[in-house]
Amino acid sequence: MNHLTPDESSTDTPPLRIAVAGSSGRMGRMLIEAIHQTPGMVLAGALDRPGAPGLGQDATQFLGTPCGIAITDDPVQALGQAQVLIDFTRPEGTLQHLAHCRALGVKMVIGTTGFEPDELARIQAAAQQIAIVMAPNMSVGVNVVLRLLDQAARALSTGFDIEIIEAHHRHKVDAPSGTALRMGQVVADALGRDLEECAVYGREGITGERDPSTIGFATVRGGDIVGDHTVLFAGTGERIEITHKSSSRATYAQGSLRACRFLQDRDSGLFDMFDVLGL
Ligand SMILES: NC(=O)C1=CN([C@@H]2O[C@H](COP(=O)(O)OP(=O)(O)OC[C@H]3O[C@@H](n4cnc5c(N)ncnc54)[C@H](OP(=O)(O)O)[C@@H]3O)[C@@H](O)[C@H]2O)C=CC1
Ligand SMILES: O=C(O)C1=N[C@H](C(=O)O)C[C@H](O)C1
Repeated sequence: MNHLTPDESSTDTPPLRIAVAGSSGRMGRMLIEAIHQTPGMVLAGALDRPGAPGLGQDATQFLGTPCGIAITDDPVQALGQAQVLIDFTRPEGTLQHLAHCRALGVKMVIGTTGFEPDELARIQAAAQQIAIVMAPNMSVGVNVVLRLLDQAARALSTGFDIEIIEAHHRHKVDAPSGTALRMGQVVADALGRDLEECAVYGREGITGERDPSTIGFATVRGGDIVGDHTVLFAGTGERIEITHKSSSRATYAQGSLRACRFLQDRDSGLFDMFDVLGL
């Protein structure tokens, strides 16, 4: 069983104590399972929002092996023993948790997407006091793709129309996905374009011919699609598609745990998965 035990001080390196926000969510459960199964890490707190159905239950009960950590809606209780909070919730929840982490000196791994610019500025400000890893996608594969996109966009800077297509499950609440937006940002930066000016989010009616300076986004929602992203470079006589498909949320959880390890040696600063993965 992977929980805080009295004899943990007898090991050479004490386990990394991690709390999880959104404990009953899709990612929350995946993260709790990953922590529970990872040597050198221990679940130190499980947070969910007031009224969440799982409050008071043992956080790993759903795995069949209770860990002695009950899911709570009290951030101070959930964070009291934690070194890092992993947060995959909603922007408003993450910002509330950020304030508690800042006050308590708890580091953060933020996977939540859908922030407004002023909300991102609040995270940046907090990172002057606590170390934070934040990325719209924690998978190794997507972060490698982001690097490939920079290269591809530079090489295909003229004569190619760029469209970003993403597909996710029916429960996703934000669009386009954080990953698609980051892909757009990488491509826009590589081409010296301002994404705010050149992004086109969906089309209908008499749109006129395509403006070659635009970057288009298309969103698909349905079923249990974990997360697919394609960047299409459409030229004359040929087209290139760079695609990433997630078939399991475990990759996001594993990336998040790598981010927790990375934070062990940092006291402040805002980092992303390029920093964590050394890309
Ligand atoms: N960076 C990455 O690699 C990835 C990022 N994500 C992002 O993570 C986030 C969560 O995704 P997912 O797990 O699928 O979502 P879920 O809806 O399954 O889980 C979200 C959890 O957060 C809770 N929550 C909702 N609102 C609040 C709030 N205001 N305060 C505190 N807790 C809240 C939910 O509680 P309740 O159910 O009661 O509403 C739930 O427990 C999304 O933004 C998604 O885009 C997802 C996968 C990978
Ligand atoms: O909500 C999801 O599920 C996902 N969200 C992230 C995003 O918005 O990019 C990452 C991944 O695609 C899954």
